[in-house]
Amino acid sequence: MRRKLAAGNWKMNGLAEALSELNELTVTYGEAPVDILICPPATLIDRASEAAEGSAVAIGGQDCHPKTSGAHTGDISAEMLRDSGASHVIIGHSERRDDHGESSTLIAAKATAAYDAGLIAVVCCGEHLSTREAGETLPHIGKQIAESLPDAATAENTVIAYEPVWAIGTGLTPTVEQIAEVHDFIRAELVARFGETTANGIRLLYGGSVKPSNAAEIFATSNVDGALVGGASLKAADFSAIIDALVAA
Ligand SMILES: O=C[C@H](O)COP(=O)(O)O
Repeated sequence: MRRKLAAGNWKMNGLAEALSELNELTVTYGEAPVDILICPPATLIDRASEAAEGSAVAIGGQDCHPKTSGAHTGDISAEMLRDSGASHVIIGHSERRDDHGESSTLIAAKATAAYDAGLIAVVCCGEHLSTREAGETLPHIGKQIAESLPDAATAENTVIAYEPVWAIGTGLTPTVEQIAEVHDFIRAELVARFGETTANGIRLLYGGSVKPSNAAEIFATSNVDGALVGGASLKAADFSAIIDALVAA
C-alpha cells in the first residue's frame, strides 16, 4: 500500500511572511494519514524546517546540484538542503528543464546526489503540448523516466511527478483518462525496469493546475498517489482542501 503524498512547490514565491501559511498547515496537520511536503524557496528552508518540526509537514528543496560542494556559484547541494532540514528535493521540474536546459542525464545525476545525501527525490516528467498533439506523449515520458531515474531508485528514495507542461499554471488539466493513461504507463515502465516490488512502491504524483475543485476527481484516478501542487499550495486554506481531498480519496 503506497502512502499518499500532497506536495506543494512554492517555486520562486515567498518572503518571510509566507511562513504564516506554513504555520497554519503545521497547526492543522500535527498528524496526518497522508504525507505532506512543502518545498519553499531555498531562502526559507531553514526557517520552514524549524517551523514544521513536530508536525506532519516535511520540507523539501526545489533543485540541487549533482556535486556535494565546490566552485558552483549560486548552486546548492543536496547535502546543504539536508543540513538546512530538508528531507526531499524536487528534481527535473519542467521549469528547470526549460529555463536552465537541464537534460535527463543531469537530472539522474542530481537524483543520485539526493540519494547520497539521504533525501527523497521527487523526479518530474511531462510533455509539452506539441508532443501531445503529435501523439508522442507516452514515448516521450518513457524516455524521460528511463534517462532521469538512476538504477539506485527505490520506493523509499524516489517519488515521480507527472506534470504535463501545458497544464502547469494554465488552469488546463488533462482528462482523468489522459492522466490514467500516463500514470498506468509509468507504472508499467517501472515494473519492467525495477520489478514489481520496487515499482509498486514508488509513488506517482500528478501535477498541473490541481486545485480544491478538481482534486477529488484527480485523486480517484488510477495510479495517482497524490499531487505536486504549485499555485494552490501558496495559501494554507487551498492546500488544506487539497490535502483533505487526498485523505478522503
Ligand atoms: O510543481 C508544481 C507544478 O508545476 C504545478 O503548478 P500549478 O499547480 O501552479 O499548475
